[in-house]
Amino acid sequence: MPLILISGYPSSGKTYRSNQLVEYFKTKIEASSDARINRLTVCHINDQSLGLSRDVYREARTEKDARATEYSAVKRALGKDTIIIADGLNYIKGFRYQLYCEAKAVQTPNCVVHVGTPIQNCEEINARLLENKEEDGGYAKDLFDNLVYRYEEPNGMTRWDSPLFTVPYEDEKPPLGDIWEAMIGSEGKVKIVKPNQATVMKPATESDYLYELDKTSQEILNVILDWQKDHPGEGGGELTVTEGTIELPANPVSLPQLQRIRRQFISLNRQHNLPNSRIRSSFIEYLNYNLG
Ligand SMILES: Nc1ncnc2c1ncn2[C@@H]1O[C@H](COP(=O)(O)OP(=O)(O)OP(=O)(O)O)[C@@H](O)[C@H]1O
Repeated sequence: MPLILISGYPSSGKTYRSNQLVEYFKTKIEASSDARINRLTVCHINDQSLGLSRDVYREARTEKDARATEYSAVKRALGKDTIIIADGLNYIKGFRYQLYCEAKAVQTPNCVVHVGTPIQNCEEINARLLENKEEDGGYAKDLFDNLVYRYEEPNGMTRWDSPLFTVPYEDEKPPLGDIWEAMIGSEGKVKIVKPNQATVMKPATESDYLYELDKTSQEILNVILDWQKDHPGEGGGELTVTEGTIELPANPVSLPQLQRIRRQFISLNRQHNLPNSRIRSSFIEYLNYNLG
């Protein structure tokens, strides 16, 4: 059921904001007289609840395992009567995209809450947490800097990061009412539906879907490659194709780079039947985001 993905720098207050959301959502559920809302519970998932230490972010392998653990926990909860608050760094746009696909696959609303604490405040909080051994928190300085460097800020213009709610550090609370409205709906207009056979999208087993995914993305790659061949030395620009505009960067994009983006797109979408009419525009959107 609804997925609220929290994202922010290390020590930015993600758990602090998540707790405010949990409290508000629990109160709203209890106060509701609508049976569809009453049966909901709130599921707060974070590294601590999953038994993951902050040091997992030191190495690619341990971080990958940690992400897989979070992914499975969210996926399991998506099938239940829960409002999921996925409280983590969630700093890789590809990872947010994957979770967005999972939410779409069960036709449940999703949003991203960006804890917009400026780096300087995060540094101060982090240093305080490291000093104060009583509080369980804080990253070693080199790890903190590295995670800030790698952070891919959510972009509300993309499907997978929208709707996007950004919470400034000085705000007392996140926009709780707006988030509730986006996830659950307003009185008398409840959005949530229980996933069932009618609403869960079928896994894409049809070979023609995979064929379409493969063919359409390859066609778009060919258009880019042909354009680059015909315009050697020309900087980037906007390349208009059927159903969209590709924004090419100033330097030519290499075939391996394009193929890598294409492979990622296919692997992210193979389990989820995008309507065939959406494949082209979705791939263009994905390309622009990755080339931008
Ligand atoms: N906006 C805020 N107002 C007051 N205190 C805050 C705010 N944001 C964070 N804090 C405080 O900063 C500390 C760290 O916050 P928190 O644990 O929520 O960070 P986090 O982003 O979840 O950290 P991690 O990256 O380790 O998961 C806590 O003591 C919390 O109370």
